[in-house]
Amino acid sequence: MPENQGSGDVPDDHADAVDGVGHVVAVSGSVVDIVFPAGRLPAIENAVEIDMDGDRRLTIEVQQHVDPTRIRGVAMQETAGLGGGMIARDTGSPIRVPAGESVLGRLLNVVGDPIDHGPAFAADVPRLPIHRKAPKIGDRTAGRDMFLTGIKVIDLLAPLVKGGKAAMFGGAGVGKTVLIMELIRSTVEHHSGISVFAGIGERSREGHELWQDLKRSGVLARTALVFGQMNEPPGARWRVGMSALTIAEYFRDQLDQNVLLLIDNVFRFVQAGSEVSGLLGRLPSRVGYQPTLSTEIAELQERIASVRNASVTSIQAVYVPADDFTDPAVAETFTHLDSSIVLSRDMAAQGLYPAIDPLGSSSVLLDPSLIGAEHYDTAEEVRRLIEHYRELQEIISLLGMEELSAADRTAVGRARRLIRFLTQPFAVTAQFTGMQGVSVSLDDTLKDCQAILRGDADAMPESDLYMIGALPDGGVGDTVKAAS
Ligand SMILES: Nc1ncnc2c1ncn2[C@@H]1O[C@H](COP(=O)(O)OP(=O)(O)OP(=O)(O)O)[C@@H](O)[C@H]1O
Repeated sequence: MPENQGSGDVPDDHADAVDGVGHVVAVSGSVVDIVFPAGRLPAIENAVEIDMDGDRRLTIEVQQHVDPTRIRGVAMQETAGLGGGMIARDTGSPIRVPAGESVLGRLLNVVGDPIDHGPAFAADVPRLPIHRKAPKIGDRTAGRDMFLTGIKVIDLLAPLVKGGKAAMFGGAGVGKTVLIMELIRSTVEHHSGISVFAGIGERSREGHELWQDLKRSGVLARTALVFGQMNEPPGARWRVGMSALTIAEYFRDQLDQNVLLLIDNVFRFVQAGSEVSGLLGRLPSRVGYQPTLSTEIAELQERIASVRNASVTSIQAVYVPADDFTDPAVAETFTHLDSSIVLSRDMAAQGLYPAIDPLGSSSVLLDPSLIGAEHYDTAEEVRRLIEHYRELQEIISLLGMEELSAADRTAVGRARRLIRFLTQPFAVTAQFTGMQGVSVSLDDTLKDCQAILRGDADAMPESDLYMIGALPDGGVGDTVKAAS
């Protein structure tokens, strides 16, 4: 028993507090104050549990030591029904989530409880704390191989790195979720390892659709899903990424498995952190964000790392508030990535899906010594031509095409054909577009882009290049013949 129990430091009504057991003294929304015996406060980031009515259990993560007997924490679940005097137990560790084979095919929440109406996890399932250190710099490996997606514009201009981090950036409604779902469809099925999906702060309906989708396509048995969606309190949205990451790390570190980690949406993690910071009364810094913005993003991103025996390839969606790419949360996320895929509202408005900006998107792999001269040169030429077209667009809108030189007119025609060729029908949108999804090999993408750059498709109507897979061989051949 603590020596100072019942002393002036501990309020009389908590005189019965024992080591590791405290009492709730204040509840304000998601923020909960709990008094413990002096000198026995749970450590920062420890999980404190409170048994509620029925079998409901509330988990509070300790954020502050307010004074020697009082902690302030953030609830991972709704605090309705929580009142002063209720007993809280320090678990002696951060939130621990189940890991290993048993979580495959399952849908979990931030604290690792199943939310798929399936059975509870057995007591012998390994559990790991969600707060862990990133692998040491010396233990990390930098991937240099391409992670092919079958999506022309990505594989050509912003190739993903096997064992690297990629993100899709975009404002509201430009196609982030559609793209990440398509990537799940195209990569999870071909990926031999394990997939972990973190649903952060997005619509829960989309999450459940994904679950059904994975089940139908037979890959659910190799996938774990962890959700803290928009209807959940900020604490859950803030920590659920860590929970998913911990599961991914277990497969990487204990089972030497390659993991594909998908996160939708990483901006919601930052936003939840900002809400928590506000609830705790911390003064905001840049544009209303929490003062700890960079460290919070780094803590999550640096843990997403590949090590010698196994890789973690991550694909993230990043919401860009008000289409402002200078937003600190967005700008900070950019710095951690190997591939950045930028979605453009302008292209989405023109129906050029996937609305990936060929000039704004980039990858560390775009280096001739890594992907070879042919791929590099084709990508550069495609970019140059589209850039030139964008420069000419102003002149065209002011003076019309007639004022352009013959060479520029040809360039405009080819750029417009390339831009259309880089659209692609997706399997996940087949239901509402009525177009079958297609996957295109990198070889075909390169060959076809080179053909368009050379002018082989000059006589083809632009619309024939829109929403197709590879160029129809006969089509270009015939066109070339017709033109000659
Ligand atoms: N590749 C695509 N092909 C056809 N239509 C698309 C495509 N991508 C997006 N769309 C259209 O744009 C809409 C919005 O896409 P999506 O929900 O992916 O956007 P988002 O960026 O995730 O939006 P939010 O930020 O609101 O979640 C889709 O419902 C669809 O109509």
